[in-house]
Amino acid sequence: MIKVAVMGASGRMGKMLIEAVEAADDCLLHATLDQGSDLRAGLSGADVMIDFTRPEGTLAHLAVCAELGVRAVIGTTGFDEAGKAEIASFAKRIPIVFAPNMSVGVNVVLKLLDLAARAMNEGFDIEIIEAHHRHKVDAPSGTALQMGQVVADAVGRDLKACAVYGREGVTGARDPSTIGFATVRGGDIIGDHTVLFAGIGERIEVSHKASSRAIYAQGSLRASRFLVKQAPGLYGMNDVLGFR
Ligand SMILES: NC(=O)C1=CN([C@@H]2O[C@H](COP(=O)(O)OP(=O)(O)OC[C@H]3O[C@@H](n4cnc5c(N)ncnc54)[C@H](OP(=O)(O)O)[C@@H]3O)[C@@H](O)[C@H]2O)C=CC1
Ligand SMILES: O=C(O)C1=N[C@H](C(=O)O)C[C@H](O)C1
Repeated sequence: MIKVAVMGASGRMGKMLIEAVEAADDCLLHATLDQGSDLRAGLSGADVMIDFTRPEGTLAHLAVCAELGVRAVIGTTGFDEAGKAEIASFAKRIPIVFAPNMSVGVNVVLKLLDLAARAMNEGFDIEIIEAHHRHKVDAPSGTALQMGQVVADAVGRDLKACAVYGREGVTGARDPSTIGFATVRGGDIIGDHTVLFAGIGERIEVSHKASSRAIYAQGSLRASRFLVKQAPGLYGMNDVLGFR
């Protein structure tokens, strides 16, 4: 049995994860932790921590995991570069899966995007549109940013230099080397992502739409099963799913 500690237990993903762990034959709910819980007591003896919280919380939780030798599945988004570097540094001590989207579908879409972007390197404008519920605090979503990174790598562009995060006023004509991002927030949208390749006379849209958070919880359990067999290191869902 894989002993799982769930962080952010009262959050939207926390609740979904508790349900998924309890329903899984090969997992045991070792602890559920919220803000103010005793981290050392909760994480001690766990095989895997699953964390969907906020960057500052995740980094504090990882410090305790690294101390106790607990593996970590990190679904939290919104890290800055320093936060990502800290995660990479913890991964020298414990195995970590860090992915902005744990669903199988989105990770298949990332492979499709690599193929599509290589084929549409010229003559197509690339725009990434994402929509989420009214409570989401970070933008663009971690998934949209990862899609942007995959597409930028495929066409040989530097995402930091070519990303345009929203437009307003007299923006001038579109620079063909840019990758645009547009964010929608409202209601209970779980997570929609579309990458648009807009050419002259045709356009292609590659989309993923989530209709249940269970897909993220199931992906996190797959990541946990993967992690218990790994040496320390930083892994993605492509490693978990064998897509490398
Ligand atoms: N990788 C993936 O597949 C997915 C990633 N996500 C990401 O997961 C994260 C959580 O999303 P969601 O469940 O909707 O968010 P919620 O706001 O519903 O839940 C967040 C949880 O984290 C807790 N929390 C907030 N701040 C801290 C902190 N500093 N330290 C410890 N715990 C904290 C909250 O506690 P309290 O209630 O006390 O504030 C709450 O329990 C987001 O970053 C989201 O983007 C979401 C879905 C899928
Ligand atoms: O906050 C959410 O809800 C989600 N966040 C992740 C992201 O930022 O990409 C994944 C999913 O889209 C849901």
